[in-house]
Amino acid sequence: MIHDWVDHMEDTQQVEIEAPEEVASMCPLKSFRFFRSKKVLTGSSDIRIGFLNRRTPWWDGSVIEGNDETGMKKVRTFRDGKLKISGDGLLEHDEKGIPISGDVRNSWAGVSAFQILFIREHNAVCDMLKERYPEFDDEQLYRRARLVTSAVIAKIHTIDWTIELLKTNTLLAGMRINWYGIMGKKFKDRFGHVFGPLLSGLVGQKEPEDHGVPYSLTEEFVGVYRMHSLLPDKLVVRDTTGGRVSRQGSLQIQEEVPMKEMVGTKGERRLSEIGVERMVVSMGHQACGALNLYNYPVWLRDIVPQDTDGQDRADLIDMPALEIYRDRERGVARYNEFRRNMLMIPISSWGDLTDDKEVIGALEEVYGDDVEKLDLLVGLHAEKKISGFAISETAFFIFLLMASRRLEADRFFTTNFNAETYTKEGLDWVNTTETLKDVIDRHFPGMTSRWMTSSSAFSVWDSPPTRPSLVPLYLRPAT
Ligand code: HEM
Repeated sequence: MIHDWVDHMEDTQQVEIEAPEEVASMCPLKSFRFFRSKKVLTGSSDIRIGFLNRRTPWWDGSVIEGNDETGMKKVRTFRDGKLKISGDGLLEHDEKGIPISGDVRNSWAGVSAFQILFIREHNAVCDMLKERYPEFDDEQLYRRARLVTSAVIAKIHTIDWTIELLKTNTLLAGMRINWYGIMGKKFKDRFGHVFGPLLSGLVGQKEPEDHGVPYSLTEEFVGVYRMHSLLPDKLVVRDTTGGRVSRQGSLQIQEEVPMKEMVGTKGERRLSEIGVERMVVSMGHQACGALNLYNYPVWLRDIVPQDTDGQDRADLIDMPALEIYRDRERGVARYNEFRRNMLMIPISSWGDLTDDKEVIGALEEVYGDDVEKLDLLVGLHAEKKISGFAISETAFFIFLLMASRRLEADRFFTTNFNAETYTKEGLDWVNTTETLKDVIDRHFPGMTSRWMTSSSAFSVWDSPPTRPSLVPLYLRPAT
């Protein structure tokens, strides 16, 4: 999603961060150079300085479809509306080994696997539409397939991924209400979008709603999406040749590949050895990292960043240090101020943030007893979590606000979410695709029935399915 939504433009001027002497011996890079974020005048008297995004912030599938004219042309075959994919089912690559895809910067093989899956989805939509509308030319097929695929991505993110990330009854109800409304899917399928957003959901409203502020993804949103701690240290590659189903136990481990080998062009070569099927099954069997302090991947402390065209840069960076710098540079409020801005109660001592004595000791060492200095990223990772939540409550408010805004501000999810724009069959495609599992089943038949016991493809695949509840969703306890 980050590859779909946001990447700040940079200035031409480089700056350098140097580790203070007392900690330098613990830093893989004693100093590193990088480009400042590009500042622009907003023209507003409230907030004078702003920053520009080089990806489109809309939920428009730009991660596979491209962000601009050149990028969009590069990924198209210009035949039957389809996008490029290589004969062996992987992404195509240019002569430098850089993938041909909607977004290639700072990527890794896991993102490529998802890009492959959704390129297949786009192309499958083209096949379906061509059969139904033989008179459609390449452009007509392409435009509709792009809309349908983007809507499938947005829907999966809303009603499958987010509820796995925030695994509570309240969120399950909330996210489904965002898409389908309080009356639910059956009602909406039957009667369409009637009686406003509460009853029928944000998707399909008559008009976009931007609450008087032009749509953008805010700096606060970028701040809370800094989730590099989700990344593991190694990718655990599973052996999918043995024919053992996951119900009989976890799949054998074949290899553990350090994540550094899975990024950039090296990662692309690794992916072609592993193969996309084994990659998807392996990722399915591996839990992501927790968004806690002391869990930031060490391998990100000296990584090679890339230019916008996916080429490696000469200067390595220390990601966690740079992330703190970025939030400060862009004027994102520190943790306590951020909470006040969200009308949340600020902390007055470290004990309000966490019970973990080790963490409190470390915070005191860095910030003394000045809780106002606490950086947002550190606070989000240190905060005790609500049971079932992978992210902090502070991050959650921004998450929820922007999740709704992405849908309700976009004409393709409101005014134009109709058969005239998507075609009837395109709209049916979106309406009948509910989960990532549905998309995997379409393009890798037999994969989930063989390897997945969990209910959602975003759970660890060999975990037990969610037990069905006889209690209707809205009557379940508000966990
Ligand atoms: C192997 C995987 C990943 C690599 C190599 C990677 C690398 C990077 C790099 C080099 C940057 C730019 C840093 C800068 O100049 O400020 C960045 C930005 C960012 N990344 Fe990652 N990242 C990865 C995965 C993730 C994941 C899993 C998430 C969240 C779920 C994430 C969220 C972000 C965000 C929010 C930004 C800031 C974007 C901006 O400032 O415009 N990244 N990442």
